[in-house]
Amino acid sequence: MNIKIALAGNPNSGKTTLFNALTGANQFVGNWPGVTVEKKEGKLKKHSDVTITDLPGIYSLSPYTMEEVVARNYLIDERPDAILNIVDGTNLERNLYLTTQLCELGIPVVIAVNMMDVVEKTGVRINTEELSRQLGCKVVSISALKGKGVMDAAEEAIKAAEEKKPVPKHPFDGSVEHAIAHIEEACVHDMPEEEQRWYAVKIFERDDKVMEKLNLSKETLDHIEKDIKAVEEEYDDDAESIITNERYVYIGKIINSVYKNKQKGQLSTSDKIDKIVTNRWLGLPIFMVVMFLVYYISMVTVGTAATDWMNDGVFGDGFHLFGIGTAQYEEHADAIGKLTGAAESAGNEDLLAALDFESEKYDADKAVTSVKSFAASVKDSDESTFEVEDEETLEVKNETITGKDVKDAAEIFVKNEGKPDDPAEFGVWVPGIPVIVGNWLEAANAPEWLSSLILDGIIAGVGAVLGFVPQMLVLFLLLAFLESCGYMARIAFVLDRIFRRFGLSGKSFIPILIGTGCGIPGIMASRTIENERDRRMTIMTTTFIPCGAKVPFIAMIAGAIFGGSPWVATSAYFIGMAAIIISGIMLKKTKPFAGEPAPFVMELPAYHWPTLGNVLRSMWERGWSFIKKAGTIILLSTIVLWFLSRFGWVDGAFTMLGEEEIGNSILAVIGNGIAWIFAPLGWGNWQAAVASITGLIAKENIVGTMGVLYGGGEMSTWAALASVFTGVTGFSFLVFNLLCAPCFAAMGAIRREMNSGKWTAFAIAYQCGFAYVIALCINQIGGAFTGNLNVIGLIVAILLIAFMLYMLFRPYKEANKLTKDVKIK
Ligand SMILES: Nc1nc2c(ncn2[C@@H]2O[C@H](COP(=O)(O)OP(=O)(O)OP(=O)(O)O)[C@@H](O)[C@H]2O)c(=O)[nH]1
Ligand SMILES: [Mg+2]
Repeated sequence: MNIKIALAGNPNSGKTTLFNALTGANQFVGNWPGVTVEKKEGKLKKHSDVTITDLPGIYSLSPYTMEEVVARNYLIDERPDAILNIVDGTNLERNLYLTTQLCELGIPVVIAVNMMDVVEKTGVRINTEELSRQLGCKVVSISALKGKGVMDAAEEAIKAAEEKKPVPKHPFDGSVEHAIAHIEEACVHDMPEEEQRWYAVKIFERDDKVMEKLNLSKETLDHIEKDIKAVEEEYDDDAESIITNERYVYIGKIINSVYKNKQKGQLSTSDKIDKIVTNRWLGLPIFMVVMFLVYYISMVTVGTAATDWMNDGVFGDGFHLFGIGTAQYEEHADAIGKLTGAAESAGNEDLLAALDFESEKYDADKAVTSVKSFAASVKDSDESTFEVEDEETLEVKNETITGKDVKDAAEIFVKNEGKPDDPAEFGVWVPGIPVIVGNWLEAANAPEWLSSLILDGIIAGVGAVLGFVPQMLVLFLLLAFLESCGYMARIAFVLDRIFRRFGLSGKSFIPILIGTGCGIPGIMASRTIENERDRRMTIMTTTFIPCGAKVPFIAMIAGAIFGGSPWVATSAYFIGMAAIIISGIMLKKTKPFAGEPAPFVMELPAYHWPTLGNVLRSMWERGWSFIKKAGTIILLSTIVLWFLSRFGWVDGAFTMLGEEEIGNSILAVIGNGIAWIFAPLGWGNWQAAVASITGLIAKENIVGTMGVLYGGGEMSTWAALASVFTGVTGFSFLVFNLLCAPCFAAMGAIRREMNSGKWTAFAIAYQCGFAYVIALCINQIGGAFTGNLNVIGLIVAILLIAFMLYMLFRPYKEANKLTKDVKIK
């Protein structure tokens, strides 16, 4: 027999954790409500006939948000064989509210009281036997995180499903029961008996969706309306509130007999931490410090080292295994540089000949002897000046060293026995992928176009993207830690005070936060926002924040044009946030977005140490989806790009082009055709225009495209970039690509969530327009300050800013009263 078991419970009660434990799946878990927004199915371990469904968290069966609708429809329409109701033991009273409703569905229910590990630590005792007796269904205490009791809970649920015994109903107050009995009689008596009660209660509450579904006749409605009115008069309250109250009274009674708190009145550790972290004045500064640390660690320190290794080692010439020998080699190479420089400046041809490592006849002993005698011939106070070229920027500088420096260099060279200038001499040298593949292609006598496709197209493009994976993994790891320890939920709370001012809910922070990994789940996470207007606004603005895919090109601009300053990446996040805020304020004052503010309802989960597994899983999930994209979409588009850039017209004939002839390529033609659009932004060259287009396929492509378009020539990509962009135009390029329409996949997500072509078009047009305006202002105003004044451009920029300021500050009538009440007590 096939058994369907649904996991239902309040948000953040641990359903997905339990689901993962029961099915061995790897669903995303986060310590804040609203992580799961769609139902997920899996087979129970060792029971291939038992299907477990993980549902989004719900507070009640009266849906207010989209994911609550998902959960309710599943329970009512698909009717699982049993419900495993996950109850957060640290929040028993609130969680039982849903339980009372689930018990009315006529489906067997088993209750799993979760988080028992935390409950025990706080000195609370929950008497599960008594709870089971009072509710009339099985109660199991578990810790989904620690894996304790999870199988027992599943087995109880299977048993309950097999027995098919629904939970005995708990009675409401006399006159309410009376009215419900009438309703059952009048409206639902032809339904299966166990389903009647839930529908009757819902009709009593005048639930529109249920009334609509049952399609009751006008007569019946009038008839029952009389009963409901009578009860409402008696209680002097509306029907929905009467039922809510009744439930809480019932729960209150249960709690009294099953819940014992030894440390009543004391502040828990979580409360103590919250006193500081969510403090009115300290909350925001703490948040900023934490965020800066996260990006400093991931982008600057650890991240940069790892990225250098990927870019210069794995996807470059190669690297020393475990880094052994690197320092020694660098010292040696530096000494050789100084010796050659000094020899050049002294015109010592013999020494230069002896140090010719390229020569077949290089003789280490002879080189050592020459170096020794040269060192003996200089005086400590001698000075020699020679030219050196910086490998990264190709900048040529004069360097002056003293005779003492020459002697030190000679000592190092002699100590290293005159080894040639070759890293492989100093440790186990692992060649980089391009080197290995290049040798292999050469050995196989591959045709030129194939080598070019593989080396310059695929490996260069995909390598440029994958090079940023280590950096991103570090970032995701830190974010996952903050999420699962509970701090992220506090941020939403702290930010709500601010977000509220510009028309977003603090809950918008969660989509934005998830959006730092990838915009697509970020856009989907907006489903937790009850208010339609807030939700649309969040969908439109979430992708302003730099997602994982935008990190590489931000890092590239920072490195190539701004000398790797950590402020560039940090500023990208602040600009993303500012764009969201400014858009929020401006849009809120337009008709489609005006309206009453929605109430903020979010519980703050208790802090806890995340498990390593959860943190790693979340890091891996985000990282892997990035790598997968690099392997598919990006691979495909680099091939297309390679073709477009390596083929074109020379003297009217269509042929394959050499690296230097890229200006004749098909891509150049396309880029040239549209580059004028971007001229006011300061980067009207075809390469940058093309990179922005390929960025729409996937933002990672911007780096790959730049690598193909600027790399491969005399200069490194970065050096080429530094020569094309100034600080101002580079920043304008960065901001435009940060804020303009996201990748096609994310546009698809916007379409799905907006559920309207018109809104989708509006969102994308708004994003592109906004990006264009901001980038234009940056370029024109920045240009005016750096000696590139363009009078017309400056006037346009000032007018645009004036318009935005007007939109920001124009007065408008704001409803400042909540007209809808908070539904959760
Ligand atoms: N200490 C402790 N933490 C737990 C336990 N079970 C789950 N958690 C944590 O509670 C948080 C929420 O877990 P999820 O499984 O995402 O909760 P959910 O019910 O699926 O939440 P939504 O999808 O938002 O409805 C995570 O940080 C879990 O690590 C438990 O037994 N003990
Ligand atoms: Mg979940």
